[in-house]
Amino acid sequence: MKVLVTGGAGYVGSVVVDELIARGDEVVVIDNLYQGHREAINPEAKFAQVDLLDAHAVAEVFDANPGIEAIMHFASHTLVGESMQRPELYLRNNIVMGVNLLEVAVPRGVRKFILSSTANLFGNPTRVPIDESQPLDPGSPYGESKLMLERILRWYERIYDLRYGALRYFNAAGATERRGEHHDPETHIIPLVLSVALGKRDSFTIYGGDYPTPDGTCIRDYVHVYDLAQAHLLTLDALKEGSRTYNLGNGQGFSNLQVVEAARKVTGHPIPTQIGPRRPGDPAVLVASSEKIRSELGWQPKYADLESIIRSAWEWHKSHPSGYKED
Ligand SMILES: NC(=O)c1ccc[n+]([C@@H]2O[C@H](COP(=O)([O-])OP(=O)(O)OC[C@H]3O[C@@H](n4cnc5c(N)ncnc54)[C@H](O)[C@@H]3O)[C@@H](O)[C@H]2O)c1
Ligand SMILES: O=c1ccn([C@@H]2O[C@H](COP(=O)(O)OP(=O)(O)O[C@H]3O[C@H](CO)[C@H](O)[C@H](O)[C@H]3O)[C@@H](O)[C@H]2O)c(=O)[nH]1
Repeated sequence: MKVLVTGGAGYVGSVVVDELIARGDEVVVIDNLYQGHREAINPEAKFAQVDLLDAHAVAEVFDANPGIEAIMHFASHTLVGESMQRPELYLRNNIVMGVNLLEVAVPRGVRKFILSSTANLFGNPTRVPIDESQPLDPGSPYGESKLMLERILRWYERIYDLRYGALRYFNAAGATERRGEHHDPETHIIPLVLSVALGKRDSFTIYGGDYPTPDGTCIRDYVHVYDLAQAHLLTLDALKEGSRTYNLGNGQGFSNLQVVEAARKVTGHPIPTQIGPRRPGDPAVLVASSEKIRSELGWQPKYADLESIIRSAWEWHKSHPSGYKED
């Protein structure tokens, strides 16, 4: 199958591109390298450095690559905290990127679409673990932009018979041998904690120690990027039977203090840590129920425990101390 992957130079997208190519699919990547890295793109993929806000340029990519059957849409502004400071980036850009893509792709015959959605759709949930039936009440403009895209996909399904998968990841983490997490600036907990162990930062600050959780710090559900990639492949194959929406996590929550503790074990470094103020937009607890994709598609995460997820990230950061940049 020929698949267009937007954001294929980014963290999750680059791993999915590798897995698609490994199983014999043909891949075209669109990325404007706003956060992604050219070095992260599998050399067997075709690459177009294009901004999805530019519909004309997106159309040119389709016209130069006839026969694209499916889209996996990773490209996005992705930060909950930033979206509380700069909502317009999210409420405009994320939505326009998705709409441009649909307006170009659907008239050219694409009928399969997978969206990277998010746990942030659930805001501050009242029940955990969170399954797909829980109320949607986004916790930030970022989450709102993803909910709007999910709803837009529903209309495209009704009107154009587009089959879509909405995959609501909880916290993507870990690395494969070839690909790891490198954002600039980095804001995610695991790479930041590991950068202290690598000697690149002196200490780590936890945002908030007064949440209603056992140790007062936020709880998240970490899911390995390799396992996310497998969920994408399974979902893509299942779209012929209809659209689907899945929550993707391991079903186990870890507090920010527990993440630091696990990283201390993996790295053998003391990782000095202090508690700072809360970060606006952060829900206290997010833990997924992924029973639906497990039972419907047989998804079985390979990395179910936090230490093995952090260990894989640690291996990558040790071998790429400056990420994708040359040292
Ligand atoms: N990382 C997580 O924990 C997590 C959790 C839930 C959902 N998600 C979603 O998964 C997707 C991938 O996340 P990630 O962590 O890999 O992010 P990332 O920032 O590493 O990758 C996103 C990619 O999109 C590209 N991009 C951004 N704006 C673009 C534009 N206008 N045109 C073309 N390309 C553009 C960036 O250059 C980058 O390579 C995102 O949609 C994100 O919202 C991520
Ligand atoms: O320096 C830091 C950075 C993060 N954290 C904490 O670590 C936890 C995880 O934060 P991340 O920034 O690593 O990830 P988020 O939970 O904010 O967000 C991730 O998961 C979300 C879904 O829940 C989104 O989809 C988003 O794209 C993705 O980045 C949060 O409690 C956050 O407050 C800190 O304490 N200190």
